[in-house]
Amino acid sequence: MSSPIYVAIDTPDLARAEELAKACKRHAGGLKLGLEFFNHNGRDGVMRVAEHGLPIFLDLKLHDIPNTVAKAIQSLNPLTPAIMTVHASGGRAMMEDAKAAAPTGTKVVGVTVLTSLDGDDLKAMGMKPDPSAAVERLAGQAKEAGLDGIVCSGQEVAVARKSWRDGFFVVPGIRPKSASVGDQKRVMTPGDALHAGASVLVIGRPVTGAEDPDMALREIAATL
Ligand SMILES: O=C(O)c1cc(=O)[nH]c(=O)n1[C@@H]1O[C@H](COP(=O)(O)O)[C@@H](O)[C@H]1O
Repeated sequence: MSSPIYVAIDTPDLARAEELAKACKRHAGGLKLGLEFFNHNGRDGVMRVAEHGLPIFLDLKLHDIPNTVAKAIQSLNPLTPAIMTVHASGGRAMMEDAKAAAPTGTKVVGVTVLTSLDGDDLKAMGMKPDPSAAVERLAGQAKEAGLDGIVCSGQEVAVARKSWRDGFFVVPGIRPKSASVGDQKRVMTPGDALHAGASVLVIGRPVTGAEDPDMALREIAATL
């Protein structure tokens, strides 16, 4: 069975991204490329990393009016990523059009509440200080819109999966026990997040910041 771990290759440096792709190739299930990489290297860069053979999660977190998001997705279709992201707070119509615009085999998932936010942050934005309730509400909208699943923290995934049994749950904010949390606020260990119902674990710095990323991946995999 392939690994549930997607390694977040967060770097603008194509050579470094390829080095990480090679290092992670045997023990990761896929690679995630986000805005930091894409803004610097564009579609050609994504294709170069994809040549290393792992499925690509292209995480651009699109958030705009439905027409703009749909056209942006169509522009990326030649890349046929395994997974793409839009912000669920862009609304149901936007999510419907995003899914309709994506290639058949691409999973489109809705980012609910960023794992870097906690209740106090939500309150400061004028929302109820309860990330779980917000995730549940946005997950319901994503499901109704026909998306494949959502992005949420490990702390919400069990509840969200209860009402979306066959949903695809992408879980970042993953930290092995000894790892530094950094800018993440809603975190969970890899084993706990998988046990709670994650389909995919997104792990960046605990792997890419290690002296030996492949060893770090294997150590994490051993805890699953
Ligand atoms: O969509 C994501 O992947 C994402 C959503 C979210 O709520 N939180 C989050 O951290 N991510 C991404 O997951 C990765 C986490 O990286 P590390 O904190 O280094 O493990 C980054 O590439 C983030 O962009």
